[in-house]
Amino acid sequence: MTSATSPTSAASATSAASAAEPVLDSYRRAAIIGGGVIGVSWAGLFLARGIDVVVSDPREDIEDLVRAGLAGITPALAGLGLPTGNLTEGLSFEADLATAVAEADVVQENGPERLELKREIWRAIEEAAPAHALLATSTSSIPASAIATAMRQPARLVVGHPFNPPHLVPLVEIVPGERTSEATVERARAFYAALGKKPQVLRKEVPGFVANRLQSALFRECVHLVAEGVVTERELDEIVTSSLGPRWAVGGPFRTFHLGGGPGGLPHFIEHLGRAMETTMWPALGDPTFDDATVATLVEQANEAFGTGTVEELAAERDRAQIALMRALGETPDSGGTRA
Ligand SMILES: NC(=O)C1=CN([C@@H]2O[C@H](COP(=O)(O)OP(=O)(O)OC[C@H]3O[C@@H](n4cnc5c(N)ncnc54)[C@H](O)[C@@H]3O)[C@@H](O)[C@H]2O)C=CC1
Ligand SMILES: O=C(O)[C@@H](O)C(=O)[C@H](O)[C@@H](O)CO
Repeated sequence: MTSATSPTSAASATSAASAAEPVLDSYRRAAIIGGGVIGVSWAGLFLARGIDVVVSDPREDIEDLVRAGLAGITPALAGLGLPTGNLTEGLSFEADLATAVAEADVVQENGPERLELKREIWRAIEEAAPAHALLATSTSSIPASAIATAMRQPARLVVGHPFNPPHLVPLVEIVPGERTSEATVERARAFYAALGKKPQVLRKEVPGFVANRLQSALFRECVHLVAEGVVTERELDEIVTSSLGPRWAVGGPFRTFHLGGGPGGLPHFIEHLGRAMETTMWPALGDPTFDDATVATLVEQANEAFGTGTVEELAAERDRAQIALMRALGETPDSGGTRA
């Protein structure tokens, strides 16, 4: 299925694509280490951008899993205006990590979120990857400084943390480790931007980076409110998608509260509402744990709320809505990044 694009959006897609070409010309082959949820999504985006992909993963059924996953996201890639005919022509599989990275121009690692395993994987990648290859980890929270302790050249490793699914959600948090070189950071920024992503380079390395820390803070209160019986999961999700979701899709928390302060802007907001937030709301926030009772409640309500469809069906529904929103905001590659 290919998406219908208007002449103007096709023209802007061409202009955006041509701007990306010089950068992506240096990336003919990517090694995807770990072909799970994130690895498949990165693989689909890389392939749709004309980069050959070799997937390395010890699972015996990885080829079937990855090919099925790519088939599932092909409509979303087409919906973004990306070419998907013969998408898997440049796809290959190589269980041996050293062989997989030997001719890679970029290595995107998506292995399990376990520090010792990532250290082991990166020691092996560094030994076998070409000296020019861009080396990035998708880790959700582990600082590159912690992973690179076993590397001979820690200057080469950078966090390129995507938001699930990477083929759709624009953000990539680029988080340099203490010894990551500025050249590596700039190469990563240019690479992800050329893919049509929205890279943000963090100024300081903190565990969990920024987006996940924000998401974790909000999710902790979500868990608290459901565990306390204030709302169900379905009700909480509807509250978020009919308030914070659409609001923060067009303006972040600070812009939102600056406008909430009216003519007085953020200074007025802080005096008028911020201090009350500090003295009454913040101390009242929950401190839940994933104890057995809480987990049982969360799982039971997730089954009630989301159990009717398969994960694949729910993901396809998510992708369709996400693309419609991104297109409305001028965030799709074929809109040429027209967002203000
Ligand atoms: N799932 C999510 O929402 C997001 C996850 N991430 C990060 O991406 C990374 C991957 O996460 P997921 O794709 O969700 O995990 P996943 O569990 O879906 O996939 C991990 C894959 O790594 C493979 N693997 C295990 N040992 C390996 C090895 N030695 N070499 C190569 N592959 C190996 C597994 O077979 C599996 O296919 C993690 O670091 C995670 O924190 C980042 C953003 C979002
Ligand atoms: O939410 C996302 O897609 C990412 O920010 C993640 O890293 C994962 O969801 C998970 O690790 C949240 O901590």
